[in-house]
Amino acid sequence: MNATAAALESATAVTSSSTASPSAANALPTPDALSAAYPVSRALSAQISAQRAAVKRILSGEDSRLLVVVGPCSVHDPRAALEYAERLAALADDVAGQILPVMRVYVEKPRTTVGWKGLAYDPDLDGSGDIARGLELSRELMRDVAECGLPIATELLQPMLAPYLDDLLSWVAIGARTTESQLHRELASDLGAAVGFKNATNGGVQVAVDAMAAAAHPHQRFAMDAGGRPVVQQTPGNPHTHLVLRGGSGEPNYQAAHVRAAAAALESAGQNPRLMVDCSHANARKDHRRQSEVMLDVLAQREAGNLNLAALMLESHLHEGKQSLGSTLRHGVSVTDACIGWDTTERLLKTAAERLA
Ligand SMILES: O=C[C@H](O)[C@H](O)COP(=O)(O)O
Ligand SMILES: C=C(OP(=O)(O)O)C(=O)O
Repeated sequence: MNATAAALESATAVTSSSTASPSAANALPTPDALSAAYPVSRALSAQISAQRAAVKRILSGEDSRLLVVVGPCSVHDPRAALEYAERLAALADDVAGQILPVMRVYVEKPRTTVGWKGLAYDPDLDGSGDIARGLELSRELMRDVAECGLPIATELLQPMLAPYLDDLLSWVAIGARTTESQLHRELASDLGAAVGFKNATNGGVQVAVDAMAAAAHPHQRFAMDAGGRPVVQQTPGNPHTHLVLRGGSGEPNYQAAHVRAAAAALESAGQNPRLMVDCSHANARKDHRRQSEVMLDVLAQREAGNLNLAALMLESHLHEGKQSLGSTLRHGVSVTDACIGWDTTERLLKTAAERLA
């Protein structure tokens, strides 16, 4: 038995012997066991600390580069995600003077009603819900992407999942469907990475401004420790949060007037006015081809002097568009929201770097 299998088997044995023991079929490893199976080396941990600090410097205005969170809407095929990471790592070197790219490695998907919930929940894409395997694949993939030299971004949705992955993350999203949730604000208040709170799906920005205040505060929260025990956790509070404008109710909110209004709301609440524009979702009216238009508009606003526009998000995969689960899957095409393809992504990031130079 190899070290990974042994670590995970002993973790399952611990979980199964507890009083309310789950059957072996549905036991999950503890965060400690998963980290022991997929450890982060000292060098990688130092890289991630430096990348977290770099992200925070951009968001606080100490570094005038543009932060770009870019990558697939969701990861369903780790092999395609790694191929994407290798391309992005090479491009990151080319644009490093002007842009800090952070790769979206999204393993959880919030759904409007029902649908595939991501690699961590259903790695076989067939509803079988092998979460134990999903956690393993998610941690292994994030570690591999970090080993390519890239900082990692993800949305944290299930608070219990965070301790399995949070040491690998340089930027975290709290999504439009959960920004108003106290549990997610408490989770954000415990994270070492910067956190972007998205405006609500109806376009409301104030919930995200409130979320920033709540996350900056220390909390006592229900949590699971690294050994898998339920604990009362005292969080330190996270001062490194910001707003993400993603549009709402089908209407964009990235234009200059929206950005000015959002920055004013942040300033009057005593919060960081530097923000991110998500070029996808309602800002692109759910049409991936419009992401370029949004990005070019934001670059023009920056050129006109609005340095509150510190960051962008793009949904991008190896190939353009999306496909349905159940069909024969094409390599490198999203199975959730439609994405721009790699060629467009490369062109957009190079254009942005030239314009920002
Ligand atoms: O980014 C992804 C989706 O917009 C989000 O997860 C909601 O997806 P759904 O409306 O298809 O469920
Ligand atoms: C689900 C996402 O976004 P939102 O929360 O803005 O819908 C996402 O970025 O994948």
